Amino acid sequence: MNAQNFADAATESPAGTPRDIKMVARDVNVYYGPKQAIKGVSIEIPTDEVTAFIGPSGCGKSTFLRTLNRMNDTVSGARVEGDIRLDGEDIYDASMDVVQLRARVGMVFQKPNPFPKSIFENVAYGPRIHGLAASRGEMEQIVEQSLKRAGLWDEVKDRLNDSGTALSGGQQQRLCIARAIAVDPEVILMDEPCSALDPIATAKIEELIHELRGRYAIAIVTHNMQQAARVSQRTAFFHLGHLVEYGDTSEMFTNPREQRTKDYITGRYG
Ligand SMILES: Nc1ncnc2c1ncn2[C@@H]1O[C@H](COP(=O)(O)OP(=O)(O)OP(=O)(O)O)[C@@H](O)[C@H]1O
Repeated sequence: MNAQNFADAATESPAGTPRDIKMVARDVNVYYGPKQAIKGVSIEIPTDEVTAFIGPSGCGKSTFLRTLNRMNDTVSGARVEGDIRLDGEDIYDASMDVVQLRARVGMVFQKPNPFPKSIFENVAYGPRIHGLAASRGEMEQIVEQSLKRAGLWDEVKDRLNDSGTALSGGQQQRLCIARAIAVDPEVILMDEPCSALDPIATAKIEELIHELRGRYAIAIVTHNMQQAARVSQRTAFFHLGHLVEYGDTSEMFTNPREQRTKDYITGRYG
């Protein structure tokens, strides 16, 4: 795809109206020591849509996702080059407060990882360290609203003091989503959020992603192409560290532009 086509594909909705863009990455390279895991990736993450990152194992999906909230800073030997902006702000600028950034760009991991604390405390922790509630009443409101948005309130409202780790896997993952929501993020990154869940819990998370769409920009890494087709409006196909193709999900699954994309979605490799 040439640069102009890339720009058109990235910034226009199917109806031809310009997309509202939340994050822009330009020419991003990521290295683990001498090994280059991401090679010159440029992409725009729209505000009101879900973007799926797909591609064979080891192609760099998770590595790239983690550049979007500087999670790679925590990996020794990892180095990121290029330009990544959130609402125009350079997230790798020395003046960027990384704790603040990770509240604005929240993350949900493959394996649900609630803190070994109560359900209430799991959700209240972030708002407390960010000073978002002036009183116990306000904190209770934030916790209730976050659990409601994460589709978990009805299941836990009578046992908010029980441990978060005692919930089922699917409930734990929704608790982690509530925890991300509680600090009022602009973007939610999800790294294979359903891979440890059974089909019913997976369906609930997918339903939830539909409900959260529009309120938060969402980027999700998934191995499951059916899931990408179900939950996303935009899909980015990665291969060997390159972004091979990026466009509307329905178009990519029915009429991929690149042979490598076609081979992947038709199951030739992966
Ligand atoms: N902490 C690390 N140290 C060194 N190399 C790493 C590290 N994390 C990932 N890599 C390498 O970077 C490349 C991209 O890995 P990444 O996990 O981003 O791929 P992925 O597409 O998300 O894979 P998967 O679908 O299997 O999770 C791989 O070759 C991987 O071995």
